Amino acid sequence: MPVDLIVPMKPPRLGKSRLRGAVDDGLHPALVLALASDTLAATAGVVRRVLVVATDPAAVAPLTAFGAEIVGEDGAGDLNAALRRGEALLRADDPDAVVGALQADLPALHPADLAAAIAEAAGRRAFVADWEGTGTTLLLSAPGAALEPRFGPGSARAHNETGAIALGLAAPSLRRDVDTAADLAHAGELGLGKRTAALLYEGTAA
Ligand SMILES: Nc1nc2c(ncn2[C@@H]2O[C@H](COP(=O)(O)OP(=O)(O)OP(=O)(O)O)[C@@H](O)[C@H]2O)c(=O)[nH]1
Ligand SMILES: C=C(OP(=O)(O)O)C(=O)O
Repeated sequence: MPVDLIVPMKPPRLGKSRLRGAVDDGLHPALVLALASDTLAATAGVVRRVLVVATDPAAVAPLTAFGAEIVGEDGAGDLNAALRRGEALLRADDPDAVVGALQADLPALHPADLAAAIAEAAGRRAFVADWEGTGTTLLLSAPGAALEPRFGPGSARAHNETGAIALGLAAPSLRRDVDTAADLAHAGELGLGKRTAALLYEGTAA
């Protein structure tokens, strides 16, 4: 069953504000792009398509190097509206696919954890809660059915209350989203992808 993913992105210079200060201020946009790059790199071979829905497509253009397609959010104006725009575009091409929303801040993501989550969902609308259990890192639709994204504070509960199955697999690399410097340190213990590692440890883009 093919899976197409939507990855939402604010402009890197504005996004991940809670992470600001983890690196020199001038490197903040590069860090946000590195987190997204490592996330996208781990989707290769696991899903069919990745569509980045961006507030500013030009600002995330480097993500095409990881196989992502990029579209603007077309006035969507908020995260869930941006995800619904991506869903509509993917559905227009394949009405029967499983569509998912993946967060762009999973720099330790391992393809096997993503594949295992998709396997456990087995065609049901399902989600992976973040490490703390309150947020959501991945939401999957049933084939051909609505995604119904409810991202934002307390999204794990909101997804559960709208009937999505909470996936029980361990998948530490898929649960470790990076919102703060402490999260980034924890992702480092799990094993960072090479772009984030290069930025943090060498101050360069990989
Ligand atoms: N396209 C699009 N993406 C969004 C929008 N709002 C949030 N996102 C993205 O969705 C993901 C989760 O959003 P948030 O948890 O609000 O993250 P954030 O705003 O970057 O982080 P903080 O500033 O630290 O709260 C991030 O990758 C954001 O870039 C939006 O209005 N449009
Ligand atoms: C928007 C969310 O993510 P975060 O704020 O953790 O980036 C969420 O978990 O729904």
